[in-house]
Amino acid sequence: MSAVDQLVLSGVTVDFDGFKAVDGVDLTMTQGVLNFLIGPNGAGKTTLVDAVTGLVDGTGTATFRGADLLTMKSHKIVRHGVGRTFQTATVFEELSVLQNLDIAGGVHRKAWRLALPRRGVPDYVASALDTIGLTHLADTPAGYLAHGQKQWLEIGMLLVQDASVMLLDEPVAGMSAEERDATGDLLRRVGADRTIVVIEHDMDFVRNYADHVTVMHAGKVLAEGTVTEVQADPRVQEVYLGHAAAVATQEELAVVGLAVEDEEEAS
Ligand SMILES: Nc1ncnc2c1ncn2[C@@H]1O[C@H](COP(=O)(O)OP(=O)(O)OP(=O)(O)O)[C@@H](O)[C@H]1O
Repeated sequence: MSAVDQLVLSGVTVDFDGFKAVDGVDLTMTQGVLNFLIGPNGAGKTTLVDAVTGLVDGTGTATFRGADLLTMKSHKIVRHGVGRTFQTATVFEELSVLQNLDIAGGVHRKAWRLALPRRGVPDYVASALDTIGLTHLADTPAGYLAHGQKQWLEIGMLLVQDASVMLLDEPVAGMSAEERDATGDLLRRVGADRTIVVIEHDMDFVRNYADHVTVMHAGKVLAEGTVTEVQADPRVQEVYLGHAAAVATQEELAVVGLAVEDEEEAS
């Protein structure tokens, strides 16, 4: 049996002209565990993922399978098995589902082979189509897909890239309840043999699917543990309470047990 993979961040810092959007983050994310990254707006969650995937410069180390991702260019990071999605789906709308997957899979093919006509659907693409539940829509232009289906296609694109680490930025934003459940089930399926990190504000989703939660605030890790553990942490409650004065929703407050509408109604 092969060893369990881990993505290990140590002292990761991103400095934008003196402003530390990410400030000395130490974090270990383990294969087979659904890791969630939460925290108020501006906490540094996306910037942390940007650093790990080579989109912004960071200091410290982010080690995966013996390599420090912070020293690598973004295309090398993809080849090293680390993939991500963005808050807004980035599929090619005019190309079919199958073509999107085929292009994403090209990351591991030599350039001259990309130009060759492909015969049939390669097994790994068929398998990804099946996993994301879009086999019946393989020839449909991605632009015609429902919102949730586009997000699943993006996850499929990471599957065909053979991403062993998947960093997903708010994958269920704007989804229906059914789509959110289907996404959670999909993440459980693909997460067993991968390292998954989900940035999420949807606290119902976090409660239902998170195995391990890291709370970020002002660029730092404020707390980590199970949902129950972080909910019980007074520092987490304080951050969300302070944030409540500005923009926190009842949903966000609920994660730390601060959705008070029931008590108010009762009194
Ligand atoms: N390129 C940049 N230059 C300067 N500041 C930036 C840059 N990108 C992000 N920031 C700032 O860094 C901080 C962290 O932003 P980030 O988007 O990482 O937070 P977040 O936790 O992902 O928030 P959200 O939940 O709203 O997506 C914010 O104050 C943001 O304004």
